[in-house]
Amino acid sequence: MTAEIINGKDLAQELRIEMKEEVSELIQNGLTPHLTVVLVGDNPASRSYVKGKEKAASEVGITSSLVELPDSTTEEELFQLIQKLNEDPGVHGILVQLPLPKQIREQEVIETIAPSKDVDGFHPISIGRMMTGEDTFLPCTPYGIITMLKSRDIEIEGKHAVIIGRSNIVGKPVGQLLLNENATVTYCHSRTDDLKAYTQKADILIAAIGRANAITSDYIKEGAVVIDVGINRLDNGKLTGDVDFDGAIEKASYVTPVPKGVGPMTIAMLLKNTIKAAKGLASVGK
Ligand SMILES: Nc1nc(=O)c2c([nH]1)NC[C@@H]1CN(c3ccc(C(=O)N[C@@H](CCC(=O)O)C(=O)O)cc3)C=[N+]21
Repeated sequence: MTAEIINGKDLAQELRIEMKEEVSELIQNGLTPHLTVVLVGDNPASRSYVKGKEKAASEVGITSSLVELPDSTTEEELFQLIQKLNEDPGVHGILVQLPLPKQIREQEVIETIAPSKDVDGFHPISIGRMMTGEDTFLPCTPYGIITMLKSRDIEIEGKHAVIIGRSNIVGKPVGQLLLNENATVTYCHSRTDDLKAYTQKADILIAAIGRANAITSDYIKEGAVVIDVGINRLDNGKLTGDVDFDGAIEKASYVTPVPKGVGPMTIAMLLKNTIKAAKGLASVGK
């Protein structure tokens, strides 16, 4: 079998065209969605992601601002900034770029963001609402993955989805969203004994490990849908995923590439969430 490639870059582009329409209507009604991104410290990878987010936002008519803070920022200073943004009616979405410098507790920061502005979907209130299937901000990478599957009418209901990785931002929530779509979900991780025994049974395989090309074709069931969430920078500067793409393409029915796969979809979903925040739609304050 030769897999079809789900190009996230092209799909994200299509979604941005749709969103641009919607945003221009909002603007005509006097509402310009605004995203504020907070970047603490000087991590070059973070800086490049943030640039991508600003560019995508401006493409759809969402305004954005970037608050840059030094590496030495204290937790208290960051809390105060977030509280100010929480109270600012001109700011609809707040994104604090992760990872944060080690003197700052990430979970405390996430919990300081008003749930009504939590466009990352990382606040415990957002996570709880996702678990119970309520309307809320969905975390962008898992939301992007589900959108990619739906774009190709890939059946999720009744399928066995195997997730490799259990991070709070990808592995855990993508399993929850697949469960919400009636998949049977198995979580694997670094301590899983005999990983291959699980992945070979996956109809939908989600690789979010963080190790370049770790998932070779022998991990993949014939005809499986393989979603590669890895972003690994090689010594030669090239970006590669967690999946050995050339091997996967021979065996899977669908694969997502890296780059041009899940990454651009993550940003597109951030824009969707920002529009939702501007419209005040997530069930907040109830
Ligand atoms: N609060 C927070 N929210 C995030 O959503 C968040 C974060 N922190 N910290 C870092 C990760 C990483 N992330 C990416 C988004 C897009 C691409 C992306 O578009 N990648 C391009 C390639 C870009 C390149 O060439 O460097 C692609 O895969 O084709 C990658 C990575 C969002 N993150």
